Amino acid sequence: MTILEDGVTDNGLDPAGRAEEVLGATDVSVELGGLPVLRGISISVHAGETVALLGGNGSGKSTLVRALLGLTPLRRGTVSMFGQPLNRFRDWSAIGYVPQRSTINLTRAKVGEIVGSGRLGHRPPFLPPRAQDRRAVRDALQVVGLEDRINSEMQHLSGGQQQRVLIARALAAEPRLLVLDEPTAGVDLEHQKLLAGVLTELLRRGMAILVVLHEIGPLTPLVDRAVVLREGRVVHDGELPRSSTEFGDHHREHGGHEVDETADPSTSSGPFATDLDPASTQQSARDGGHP
Ligand SMILES: Nc1ncnc2c1ncn2[C@@H]1O[C@H](COP(=O)(O)OP(=O)(O)OP(=O)(O)O)[C@@H](O)[C@H]1O
Repeated sequence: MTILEDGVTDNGLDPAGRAEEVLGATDVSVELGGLPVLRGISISVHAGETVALLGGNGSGKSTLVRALLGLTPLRRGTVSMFGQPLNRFRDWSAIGYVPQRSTINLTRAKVGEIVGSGRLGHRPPFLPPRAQDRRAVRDALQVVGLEDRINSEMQHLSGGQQQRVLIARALAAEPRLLVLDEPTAGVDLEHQKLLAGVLTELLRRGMAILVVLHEIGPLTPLVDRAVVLREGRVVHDGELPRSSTEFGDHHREHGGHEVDETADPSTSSGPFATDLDPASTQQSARDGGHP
């Protein structure tokens, strides 16, 4: 075993045998419009791991994702990517980001151009796409079942198809960390299952995933750990809540247990542990944890 940069070994584990931390945040606070939106959030994602970010509407999930990617300034706290502070991190081609579809307006752009933009971090500047770039675009479109729409304009695709194009763009970049903000919103069950299969394979190859979800659905077996936000704070970091359809504020309205937000989240049994069906207990798709 060889120890490489940052104490990571050639098998992707640190000298203590843990998977490499690809994303880490400590005590992150963000204000928007002068109001606190994130309050002292700490979170980590390791190679080969899927972390689901859950919480009710307005709990701060998208803001946290944007803060972790350096798209929103921090009021306080630190973020590191692949062991480097965010302000020194340069290898952005290692990150794939699928924002919420509703935040993007790409109506006239063609599918092939959008997915091809995922290759920009790999291509030499000012040169046309190489054979390997075109192949990566075709492969990514095939994965999401849209290879026959490569010349279509986005505006002629359904909402679910547009979402799949954005996922293909992130896949074409062949990232080591994939950040997805509600990737299954508006995507039918068949294509959610397809996405789950793709992500499973990418995880097997050591990619890390941070995914914002409203409904867990077919992605359930992929999720190693769930981080639940409420009002900009982490109220749970651990096993996936066993109710796959209700969490966050909606759950609270229906009598779920409050979590003591001053308690250590690592010792919490989770906000949803009391009224859940034991038969649906989570099993990791990849027994044995990290590669
Ligand atoms: N630019 C902004 N200025 C002021 N407040 C904002 C801004 N953007 C978001 N907020 C507020 O920050 C809070 C968190 O928003 P955010 O979009 O991160 O939540 P979310 O958990 O992703 O919600 P959803 O599930 O509805 O997408 C909300 O109360 C929202 O109104």
